[in-house]
Amino acid sequence: MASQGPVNPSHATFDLFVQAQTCKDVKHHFTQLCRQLEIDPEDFGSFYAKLKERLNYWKAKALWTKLDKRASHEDYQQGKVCTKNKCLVLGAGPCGLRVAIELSLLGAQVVLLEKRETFSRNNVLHLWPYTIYDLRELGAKKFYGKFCSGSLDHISIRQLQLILLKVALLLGVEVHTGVEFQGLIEPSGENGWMAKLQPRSHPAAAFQFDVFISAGGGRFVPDGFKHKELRGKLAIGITANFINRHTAAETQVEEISGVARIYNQKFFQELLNETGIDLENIVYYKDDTHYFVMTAKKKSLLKKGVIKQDHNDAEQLLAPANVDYEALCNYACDAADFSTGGRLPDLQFAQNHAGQRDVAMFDFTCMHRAENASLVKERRGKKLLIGLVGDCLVEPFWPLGTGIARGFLAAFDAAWMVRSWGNGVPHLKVLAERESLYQLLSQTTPENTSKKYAAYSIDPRTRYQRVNLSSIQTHQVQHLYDVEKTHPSFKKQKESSLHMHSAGGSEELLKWCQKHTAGYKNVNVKDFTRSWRSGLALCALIHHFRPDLIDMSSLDESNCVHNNQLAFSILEKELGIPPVMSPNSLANTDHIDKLTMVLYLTQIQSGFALPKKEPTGFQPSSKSLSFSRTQSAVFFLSKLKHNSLQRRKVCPLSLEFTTLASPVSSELDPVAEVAPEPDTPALMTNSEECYFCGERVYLLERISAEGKFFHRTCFTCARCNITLRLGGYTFDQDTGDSYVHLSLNFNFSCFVFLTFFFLSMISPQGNFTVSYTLKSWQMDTMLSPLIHYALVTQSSVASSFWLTGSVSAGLA
Ligand SMILES: NC(=O)C1=CN([C@@H]2O[C@H](COP(=O)(O)OP(=O)(O)OC[C@H]3O[C@@H](n4cnc5c(N)ncnc54)[C@H](OP(=O)(O)O)[C@@H]3O)[C@@H](O)[C@H]2O)C=CC1
Repeated sequence: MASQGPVNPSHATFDLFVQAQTCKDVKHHFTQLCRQLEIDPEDFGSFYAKLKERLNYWKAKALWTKLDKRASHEDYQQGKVCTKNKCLVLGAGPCGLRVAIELSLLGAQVVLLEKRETFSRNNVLHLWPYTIYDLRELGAKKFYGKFCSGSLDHISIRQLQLILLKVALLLGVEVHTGVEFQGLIEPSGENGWMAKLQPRSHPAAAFQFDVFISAGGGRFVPDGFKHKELRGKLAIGITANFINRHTAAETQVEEISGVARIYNQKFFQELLNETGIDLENIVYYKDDTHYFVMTAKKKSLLKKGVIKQDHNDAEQLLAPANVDYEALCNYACDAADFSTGGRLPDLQFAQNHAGQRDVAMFDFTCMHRAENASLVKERRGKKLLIGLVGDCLVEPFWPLGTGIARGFLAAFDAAWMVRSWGNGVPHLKVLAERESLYQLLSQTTPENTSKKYAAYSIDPRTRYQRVNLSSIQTHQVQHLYDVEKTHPSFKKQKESSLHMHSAGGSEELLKWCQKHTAGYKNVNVKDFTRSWRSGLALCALIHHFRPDLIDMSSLDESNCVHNNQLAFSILEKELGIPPVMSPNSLANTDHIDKLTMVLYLTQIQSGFALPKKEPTGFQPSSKSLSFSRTQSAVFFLSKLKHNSLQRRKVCPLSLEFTTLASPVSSELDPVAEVAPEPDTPALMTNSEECYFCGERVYLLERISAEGKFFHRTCFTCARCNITLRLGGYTFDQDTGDSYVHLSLNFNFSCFVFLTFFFLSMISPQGNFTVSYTLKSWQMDTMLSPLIHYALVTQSSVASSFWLTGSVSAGLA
């Protein structure tokens, strides 16, 4: 019987478009389809509607139903939020395409640039459940029938790009491949922001935009952004792709969703014994290819001749000239063969974009993340909102499979930012919200994000379980607003930062206080100390800005403690600014600390400087309209935390501690995970209560350690009760997280260290293990030097005793 293909040419073209397996074919069939249906793809505003109307084909209808459902979400306000916005997206990786889709659903004109002509990445990405749901709802199954069938939770980058490219095109995104973005061109004459492109004559070079989203991948840092390095223990990743012929034998081979040394020592020992290959972990996924990713140990790579010369510097170590490509292919092939029990009959490498065997070795020792996720530039009165997404924002550690899930979360967050921009939210507020969300990103796991996948949208509150859109305040993102020096707002910005940081600033602050308390009875602000004692000046400030909150006529100048208490409570409740001292101290202390008052008043000034009302269309929850209770604590603590992490960066040992102390949810070896993100705020629970006595602790009298606040006097050793010094304590997990002091154990620590040192001298290959049964607090205290030493020589030993909590003994 003759096949019953579609008779309508546009239907046939649509089928070809849906099935196309290369970027070139997708674009070709799309152009063809537009021609046949006589729709201009550049007519982005009505493109999708016209397509639906003119392509009356049952196969297409199922797809329209899905896309219509997504487009009807209230966040997009019927595609009208961003109709005035023009967005340039850089990079057609999964994250660039995903954000482009969202921006077009918001009604913006979206132009996407990609320097590659082809989608050639075989590597397979792990998908969190929400990403699977998200992609299904975009019609992934229609484009790729095998998408996450059964229990599969992964997809090759190439297939993912193809799916997203098709959706993006259907929604009116203008996609240009083979064009390189070389920088921004500032507005001049009548022109707004434009891009410098290669080739220069490319039509997209004429595109003027007010939003620029960079999804340019790992090491691409757009002008104005800074990347931080996260340096961990040396971790060498190897990826390899083998041809999948989809035979019955291949189908039966089980995937390895992640096996790590710590969970299956036997497997890795056998691998080492039989092949000389020494790995920390390995993953095997089946997709278009047989994909393997593994973390290999340097020693075995040297032994097997993959790395020619040893170097301490990871860059030198993995430089192409120092890698034997043939040996690398054999190494990857043997590891793949062993881990699949030799059941993949003919392991033949797939080809990469350069036509070579698809095997690669990477350095995960140092990964990058951007210091901030957003910026606003303003030149000649024209503002440009810039956002980062994907690897460009945070480089993931691939074997942990967080990349695409966090990549999509950031894409949604970026779209939410553009939505606020389109809604006319003031630029500093847009930036502050984006940076508040960015703080959450690196902590996200499938467990701590919402399980209501159907409710996921670009609104962060549908995805993150605990979200505070104003954890970063506008005055904290002033530096992310880059305006030309002659512009009046630059002067204002400068003044305000001077005001914040210089001695002259306190004069400005004083003037501000005087101005806004002038005329109030019994209030005469002359300084930052005595003038505030009665509490009336504080109450007057509040009354000036929010007369509804305080009744000045009911206050009595002599009732200082009451007045202070009232002002403190209102400021805390309404602006989220916790008091810096007790009402009694302010009323009765002989010497009021000037700096503390400057700090407190600066926060009050910033709090009142924020707009009271949200522009139309922007409807954050009532929670996000006011400051969070712990906002100021966040500010302080994140600084403390940041400083301590800066120190960790210098000391790889501490970095290792942090990593191992907080196990990741992945099945993979936590030793390979990077350190917690430097800007991650510490847990803020009860930050205003003393951890030990439960009483309120004010800024002046408090100290903090391990993310907890307490009175100086309460910080005593749980064993001998002596007062502890910061840096001279350790944490005793066994006795309910109490603190104990360090010095008791110093001698024993030296003893352990020397034993280890001695054993390593007589067995330089490290074929020994050492046994002391230690409590975890003792390990914290005593084994630091030992671990430091072991990390340099014996990484696996170090990692295993952290995880088991004891070390076993003797020479092997
Ligand atoms: N090989 C692998 O396995 C890789 C996996 N990933 C994974 O993909 C996911 C998301 O990646 P994503 O953030 O979208 O980044 P991607 O690296 O997938 O995509 C970025 C794209 O932008 C292109 N690009 C970079 N600079 C420019 C420029 N100046 N002009 C035009 N195009 C440019 C890149 O080309 P080019 O690459 O040629 O620079 C690349 O095609 C993550 O999960 C990540 O882990 C990402 C990268 C590699």
